[in-house]
Amino acid sequence: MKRMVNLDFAGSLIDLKVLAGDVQKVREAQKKLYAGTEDFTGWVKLPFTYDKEETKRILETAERIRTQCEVFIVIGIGGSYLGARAAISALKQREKEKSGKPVPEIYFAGQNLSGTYHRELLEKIKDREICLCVISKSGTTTEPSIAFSVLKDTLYKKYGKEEANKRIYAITDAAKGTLREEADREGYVTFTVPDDIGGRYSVLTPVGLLPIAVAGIDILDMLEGARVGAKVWTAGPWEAVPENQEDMGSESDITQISSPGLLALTRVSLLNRGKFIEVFEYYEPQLQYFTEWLKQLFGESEGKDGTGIFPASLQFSADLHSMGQFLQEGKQIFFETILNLVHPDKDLIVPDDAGELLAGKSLNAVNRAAMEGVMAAHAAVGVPMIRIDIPELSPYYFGQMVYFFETSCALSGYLLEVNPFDQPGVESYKKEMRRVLKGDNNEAKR
Ligand SMILES: O=P(O)(O)OC[C@H]1O[C@](O)(CO)[C@@H](O)[C@@H]1O
Repeated sequence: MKRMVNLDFAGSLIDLKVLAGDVQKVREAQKKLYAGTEDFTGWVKLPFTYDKEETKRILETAERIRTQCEVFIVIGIGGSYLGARAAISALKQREKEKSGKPVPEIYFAGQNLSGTYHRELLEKIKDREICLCVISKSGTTTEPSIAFSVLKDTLYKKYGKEEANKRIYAITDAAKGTLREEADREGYVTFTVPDDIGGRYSVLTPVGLLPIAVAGIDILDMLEGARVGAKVWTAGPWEAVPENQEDMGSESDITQISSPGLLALTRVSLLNRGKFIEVFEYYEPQLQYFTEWLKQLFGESEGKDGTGIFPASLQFSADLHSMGQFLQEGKQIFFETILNLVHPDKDLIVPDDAGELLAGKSLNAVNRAAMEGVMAAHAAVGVPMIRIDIPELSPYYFGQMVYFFETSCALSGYLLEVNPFDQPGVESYKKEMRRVLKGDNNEAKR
C-alpha cells in the first residue's frame, strides 16, 4: 500500500496520554459519523458508493468541453467553488505536463461581487471560445447568480441563444431551485449535487469533479485516494461493523482512535487551553487554495453556538516576513498546523554566486531548512504545532487529504457539540444585504 497522509503531534505540547480520558467521546463521535445515517453525511461513504455511470459521464463531458472551448469559466462560491479551485491550482500544471494534453484556461467567477474583477474577466475572454459551468446547490445564491447572468448574456451575444445553451453546464439540486428550472427549460447539460452532502463537503461529487476533470486532472485517482483514506481511517466500506466501533480495546486506549479523530481531539484540547486560532501554514504556493478550502470547511462547520477555532492561513516563507513577528512574540492565542509536502514536484540548484551557505544546495532543501528553523524558533517560545506530512501533491493525495480533513472536521464538530453540517449564521448578512439593496431601489425610485 502507498504511504498515507501522516500526522506528527510531537510539537503539539499535548500529551496524548493525557487525552486518554476523552477516548470514549471520540468513539461516540466516530460511531455517529461512520453510521452514515445523520443528515448531510452522504460524503462519508461516497468513495465506495459513488455512481460509476455518473463519473463516466463526467469524464465524457469534460472531454467534450476540452474540444469545445479555450476558456472554461467556473461560476460558484464557497463550497461550490473552493474545492475545484484548490485542486486546479494545486494540480493542473503538473497533470498537464504529465499528459501533454491541451486543456482550456480556467477562470473563476461569482466568488465576489466586484465590478472590476468581472469586467476585467470579460475583457480577457472576449475573443476566445468559451464554455460556462455554473454551480449552485440552492440555485439562488446572489454572487454566482449575478455572474451567471452577466456571462450568459456575453455568450448569447457571441453565439446566439441556441449555441450558447450548448456551452452551458449546470451543477445544481436534482429538483429544486431556479437554476434547476432554467437548466431543464433551456436544455443545459446538468449534473446533480447530492441531497445528503453539503457544499463544503462536496468536492468529490460533480461539484468539484467536473471542473477538476476539465482541467485534465485524474479524478479516478482522486477518488481512489479518498477510498483508501476512508478504508484505513473509518474502516469502510462498512460490509461489517467498522473495526473502530467494535474492536477498540480498552476505553482509554488512544491508539485505537483514527488519525482524523486524534487530530480532532488534539485541536479541541488546544482550544480548551485558550488557543482560539488555528494557523494553517504551507511552504508550497500550490497549496494556497487548499487552505482557503480548509478555512471554509472548519470555519462554517465549527464556528457556531459561541464556540469554534478561528481558521487562518499563512504562506511561508513570504508571510514570515510579516506575520512571522506576531507568531514569534505576539499574544499566544493560536496554534499552527503545518502542511508539509514531503516530495515537491520540481527543484533547482542554487547557483554559486548565492554565497557559501546556499550555493550548490537544492532550493527545496533550503525551503525545508526554513520549515525546520521556524518550527525550532516557535517551539522555543511554546507555540503548539501539529505537522501533517503529505507524501506528494498528486490527485491521489489530494483526494486523501480532502477525506482526511472532512472526517476530522466532522468529528471535532461533534466533540464541540455543534452541528458540523449547517451554517445558519451565513444567512444574516444576506438578509441585511437585501435590506440595503431595497433601500437603494427606493432611493433610485425617488
Ligand atoms: O451552492 P450554493 O447554494 O450557491 O451555496 C454556496 C455557498 O453558500 C453557502 O451556503 C453560504 O455561504 C455555503 O455554505 C455554500 O458553500
